[in-house]
Formats: sequence, C-alpha cells, structure tokens
Amino acid sequence: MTPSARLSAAIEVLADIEARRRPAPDALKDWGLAHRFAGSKDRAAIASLVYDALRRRASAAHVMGEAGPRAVLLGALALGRGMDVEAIAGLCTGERFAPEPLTAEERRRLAALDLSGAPPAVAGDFPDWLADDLAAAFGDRLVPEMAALAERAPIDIRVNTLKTERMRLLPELAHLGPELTPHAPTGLRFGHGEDGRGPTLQVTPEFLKGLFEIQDEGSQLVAALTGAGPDMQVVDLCAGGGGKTLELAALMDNSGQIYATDADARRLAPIHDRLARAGVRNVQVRTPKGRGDEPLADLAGKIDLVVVDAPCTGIGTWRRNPDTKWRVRPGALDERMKDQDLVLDRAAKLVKKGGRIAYITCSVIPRENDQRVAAFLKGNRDFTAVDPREVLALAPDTLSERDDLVTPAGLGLQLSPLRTRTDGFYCAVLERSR
Ligand SMILES: C[S@@+](CC[C@H](N)C(=O)[O-])C[C@H]1O[C@@H](n2cnc3c(N)ncnc32)[C@H](O)[C@@H]1O
Repeated sequence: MTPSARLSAAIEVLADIEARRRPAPDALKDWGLAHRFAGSKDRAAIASLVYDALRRRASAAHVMGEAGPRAVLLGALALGRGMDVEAIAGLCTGERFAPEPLTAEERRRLAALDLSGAPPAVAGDFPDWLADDLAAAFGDRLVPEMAALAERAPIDIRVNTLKTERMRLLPELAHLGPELTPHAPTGLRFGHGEDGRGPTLQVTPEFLKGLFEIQDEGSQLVAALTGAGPDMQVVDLCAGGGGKTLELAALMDNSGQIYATDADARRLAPIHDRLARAGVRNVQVRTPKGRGDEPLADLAGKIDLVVVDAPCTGIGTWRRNPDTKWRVRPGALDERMKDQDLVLDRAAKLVKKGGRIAYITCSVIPRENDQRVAAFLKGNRDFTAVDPREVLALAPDTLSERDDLVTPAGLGLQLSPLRTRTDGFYCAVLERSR
C-alpha cells in the first residue's frame, strides 16, 4: 500500500472506532480481516497512524476546528509527527486510494496549529472529567506532564540478569539500535521507525532464550523500589502475567521464595512459560481454585514483603494505550478504587511484624495512589508509610536524590514521562510496626 492509502485506511478505522464506540485493537483487527491484501507492514503502519491520532485527539480537533476522523488524523500528523502542510498535502492527492486534497481552510489551520486559549484538557489531550484529579497530581505542570503522556513511548526491555548482563546483550541486539535506558541498570531502549513501527523483539533468538523481557523502564524501577532482595519471603499478590514476578526473582537472585497469585486465574496462566523461559526457580504459583478461595491462607503473618501491583485505570500507560484514555469512565475508576482497598487489606494479613507492603499502580491520580494509601493507614494503625525519600535511596544514582518525585501528600513516589522518561508509575512502601 502507498503511504496515502495507509492514511485513507487509518481514517476509515478511526471512523469505525467513533461510530461504533469500539476499542481500537478490535477495529484494527476487523479492518485487517476485511482487507486481506494488506501486509503486516501496512497493518502496523495503519495502527501507528490510528494510535498517533488517538494520542492527540483533543488538540488535533482543536487546531483543525472539527473533530471528525480526517481532521483529527491530519492535525495529529502535524502536531505529533511534525509534518508540514506540504508534506501532508503530498499524501492527500485525491488520487486512487488517497484522501481528498486539503481544502484551503485545512491548509490554513495546519499551518497555524493554533492551540492558544485551549483549556488544559485540550492542550494536554485528556478527558475533561479527569481534570481535577490530574491537576491535583501535577499542579501547575499539568499541561506539560499530560503533553508528555501524549507522546509515543519507546520500547524498553529488561535484561534478565539471571541469564546475562546488559553489556553482553547490547552488542547482540546492536542491529536493532538499542540505547541504554536513562535510569534502570538493566534496561535497553529502542526507538521507532518513521512510520511509527518499533522492532519486533519477540521474534529474536535472544528473547526466545529468555535473555530479556519487554518491560517499560518505569515498571523496572518500581520493582527495584520494593526493596526485594535475596533470601526474602515475598508475595506477588497481583502477579497477572508475571512481569513484576520475573524481575523480583532476578532482584532476589533466584533465592528465597516468591509466592505469585492473582484473583484472576486466566491472567496468571502465561506465567508458567515465562518463568521457565527466564530460568526462574524461586517462584511458587498459587492459582485460586474458584471464587472465595484464598490460596495464600497458610502464609498469614509470615511474609517479609507483599508486592501489590494493583489493578488501576492505567492512566500512566496512556502513551502506549491512547485508546483507553478516551474510554475510561468515572464508574470504572470507582470500581478500581474499591479493588485497590480490597487488595491492600488482603496484603495486610500476610505481612509479618517489621515486614512491608509495596503498593504500586500505573496511575498518576491521587485517588488511586496517595488517597488509597491514606485510607489504608487510617484503618490499619499497625502500619506506617516509609518515608518516600528512604524508598528513593533504593533507586539508581540518577534518581536517588530526586525529591521532586515525592507526591504532594508525601506518601509515595510518582514517575512520569516528563519527570523520568518512563510510563507513569506510583510506588509507596508501608511497614508493619507491630
Ligand atoms: C496491574 S495488573 C498486574 C500486572 C502484573 N503484576 C505484571 O507486572 O505483569 C493488576 C492485577 O490485579 C489483579 N487483581 C484484581 N483484584 C485483585 C485481588 N483482590 N487480589 C489479587 N489480584 C487482584 C488483576 O486480575 C490484575 O491481573
């Protein structure tokens, strides 16, 4: 397909997402099924156009003066990809499979790209109803923080130190253009091609040998902030597919014991293959046998560290999942907050005296972060929050003195694309004193 035809296809997919309120992956999949002539490179390039448009949906509509799929995509090409009017006009030729030529008004607006007077939710590309929550998190840096969260994310991997080292893997992946991650000592970072596609890392022999996992640098950093280390007894209470479990095992050098579980047995299923591939030997997977089953009942009061990688809205991952930012609803946030309270209470029962809970979310709003921690501490007087500056001391040198990462309420740490060039992650550590 020509670049122009890909643009037309992306407009079609965006129209489908809008008309039928569908998740972007479903709309893209259907488009692929209906257009089997399109190759994998075409599909990836179309997906990248669709996601770039969703990242800038509000600001692109504002500069174009309308919110239809064509306007949003054209605006996003200018705002996100930095394409000038002539470059965009060169794609919109009106020839076979190409979008119609630019109108005079479109040309004028693409040249001006005027965001002056745009409210924060438009300039920062986020849903209106979250404005107060996000302002509470970021204060007068709201718009730059949210604009950074509307950028495309790089692809990060975590080198599996149970099998290799970063500087040994680096040359093996040199053909894919890796860089060192800015902070995490086990991370490598990959950029995107001009069409927005990144390298397909999962098919490399190094991935199949378990030498690395695909994991955002922020996720790598918060796992280190938990303080997990050799010989500890650790519970990974929301293990899901095991992303954090694998890193915890590496931080513990395959010693001690990790008990990994999740309320949803289906989410846990992939963990077994991943543990085997990564050469992890210190994890017991405890799969719940049904509703109401407590697979960790024998561990009450015995655990050094409970890692709660809590279910959340995922606002901190909007760079990777821009579709979800327009789909998340207030009711879903309320549900997640209830889940977060439940999971923290469950964690409290497992911790021994002097032991800790590391509460992690990939969100940036206080209602899912500091406010959940504060509510937990109110109901659990035997726990106190560890000073976030003390937690930060576990971070790599580049971050260990970054007081600006401490949240406004002072209970935890907040990473974000603007602050740390990572996804948005929150981490608070709570210690049981008696
Ligand atoms: C953010 S995801 C975990 C991601 C995972 N740790 C990783 O690194 O790949 C949150 C998980 O919490 C699980 N969950 C929700 N409520 C729970 C509960 N009450 N107890 C345990 N797990 C729960 C969800 O099923 C989901 O898999």
